[in-house]
Amino acid sequence: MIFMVNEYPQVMTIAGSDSDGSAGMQADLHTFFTRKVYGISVMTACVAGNSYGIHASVSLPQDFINQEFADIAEDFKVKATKTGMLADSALIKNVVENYQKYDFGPLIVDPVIMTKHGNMLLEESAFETLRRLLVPIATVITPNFYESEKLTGMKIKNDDDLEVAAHKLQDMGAKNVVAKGYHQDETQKKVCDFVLLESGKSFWLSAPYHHTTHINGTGDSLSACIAAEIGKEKGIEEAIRTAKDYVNMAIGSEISVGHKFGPINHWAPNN
Ligand SMILES: Nc1ncnc2c1ncn2[C@@H]1O[C@H](COP(=O)(O)OP(=O)(O)OP(=O)(O)O)[C@@H](O)[C@H]1O
Ligand SMILES: Cc1ncc(COP(=O)(O)O)c(N)n1
Repeated sequence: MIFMVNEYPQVMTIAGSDSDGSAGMQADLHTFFTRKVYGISVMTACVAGNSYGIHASVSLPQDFINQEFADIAEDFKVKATKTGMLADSALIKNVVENYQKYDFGPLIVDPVIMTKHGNMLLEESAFETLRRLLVPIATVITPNFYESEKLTGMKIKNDDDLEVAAHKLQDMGAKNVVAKGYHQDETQKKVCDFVLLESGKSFWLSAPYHHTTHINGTGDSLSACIAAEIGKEKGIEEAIRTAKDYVNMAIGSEISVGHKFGPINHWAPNN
């Protein structure tokens, strides 16, 4: 009998756990699994919640996080890494130090500040640390509308402003920017994200607006999918386009989980 050894790229998420499984590290790992990469995780914080909202959160001790990084570096070959919830300034500094100490591949930064239901996942005092330490080392940064405003200090009122914000983020050091567009207006027909690549090339990614309450973890899954594709050695532009299609298909197909705001369907893009 011939025993087959399968190779899957190893991709890492540095993020918070969300107990309801719809967002945070769980959404990243669902995405890694369905994109056929092996998911490795550095857990930074734990959030207790369900489809009604978040009810408590704790950060993990720095020494424990250091040990997670050391154990992963000792044993694995990480091809790409993404960040999610980093909770506070000390944690951002710790993550940046560890990322720079080891070889964990290109870095996709999802600059998580607040959930789409209004819960803060990053202390306000840490915004400056995010700007100063994490944005400059991002291979790709994927801010949502609100995060683009907070990181650039701009008030974004229209598409032109979003383009200016993306250029500002690139000036701050992020190589490639996916500035996600506004999607809180029930009457809108499309959701459009602006992409600015390291080469200077830019374009809009547009998809139909889905009227659904199952949109938890959209941003986590988009950035995780970009990391997965880069881990498979796809080019940055292809990785971003694949991720947008992946998330769009996952939002467009509901699964019955929870009673209020549910997860996207990570299986849908593979059907
Ligand atoms: N209702 C929707 N219909 C279609 N596309 C959507 C919808 N909501 C979000 N998206 C898309 O999902 C992707 C993730 O964007 P989003 O702005 O939701 O990220 P986020 O706010 O960071 O997410 P998270 O809440 O997980 O942190 C984007 O490409 C966005 O256009
Ligand atoms: C640990 C963690 N990280 C990120 C999110 C973003 O979630 P949402 O999709 O609800 O905005 C979350 N709810 N929990």
